[in-house]
Amino acid sequence: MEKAAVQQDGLLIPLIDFSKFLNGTEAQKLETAQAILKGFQTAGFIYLKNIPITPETRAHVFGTSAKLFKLSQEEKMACAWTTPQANRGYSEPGREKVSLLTEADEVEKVRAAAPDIKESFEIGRENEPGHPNQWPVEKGELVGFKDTMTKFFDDCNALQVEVMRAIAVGMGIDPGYFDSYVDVGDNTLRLLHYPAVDKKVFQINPGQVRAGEHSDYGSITLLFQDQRGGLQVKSPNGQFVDATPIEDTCVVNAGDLLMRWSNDTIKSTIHRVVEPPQAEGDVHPPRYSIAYFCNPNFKNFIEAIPGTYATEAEKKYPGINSGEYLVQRLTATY
Ligand SMILES: O=C(O)CCC(=O)C(=O)O
Ligand SMILES: [Fe+2]
Repeated sequence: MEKAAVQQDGLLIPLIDFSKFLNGTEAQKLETAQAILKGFQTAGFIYLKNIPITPETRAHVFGTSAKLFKLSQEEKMACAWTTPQANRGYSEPGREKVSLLTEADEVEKVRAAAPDIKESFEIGRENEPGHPNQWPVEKGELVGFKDTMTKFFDDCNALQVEVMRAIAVGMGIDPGYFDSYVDVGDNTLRLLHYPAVDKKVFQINPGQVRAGEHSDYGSITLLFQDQRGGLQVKSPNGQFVDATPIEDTCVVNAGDLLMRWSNDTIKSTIHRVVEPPQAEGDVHPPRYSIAYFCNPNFKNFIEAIPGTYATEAEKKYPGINSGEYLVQRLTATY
């Protein structure tokens, strides 16, 4: 069987070779699909290796993301995030650069607010009526940005369709059961930048994190992290456990709507990003990650998946429209 990517405090996150689902024998396909489903049912998280997104593509997309975040604040704010319905554009860090952190009242503000130290840029499906993407002006280093990101969006979309097929195979239902629920691509590509930050910030406020604890909202999230570390997943015993980066793997986690859809047989597990301990220097270096949040088609009605309940009375939730569910959740956070 596969190795564990993470095994600590009752949390076992499997490391799964996805090429065996895509290109393996029937027996390998089934075994891989079952391992994927089991990972979602127990940890809520899996790591996939040998996915169709190449290391070269991944490096190129990370490089392009870094170029975006190097733009001036003014240029980034020209693409500002607007509404939960659109869910596209740039979100600025919760506070000013920490190099300004000299005045006592500034320090006090940090202590009081402890905002996440991160900035992000969200990209949705192209051609969604009424919700254009907030593309930055393509000049200098940013030439090709839209092309790179829309291609990556489509690559991730193709991958998530396959992961949903694996879940269906694991459940023993029609392998294409989810296809008509996930074919529109109502997903969000989120570029994340956790800027370099003075160590003092973390000393002043021991509760300071990079991204506060949360669960994701949708069906599944594909998460690409760099080698910095900091992602932590809550174990069944309530401890946060490091989900250490493994090169060229993609972390995949189930979201709240998939948990609901699966009648709570799949887990949407709480996670966060902290600053990993570091001995050298006064400054924590930056971290980059890319999350691809997948949702069932916004127009679809989501009711318990066949096989996740024996009788009507065992259905834990009423059906809900996917798009309405997501907008409700986003409205509560922004
Ligand atoms: O940056 C990361 O590694 C995780 C980000 C995350 O969990 C999120 O944006 O939902
Ligand atoms: Fe998340």
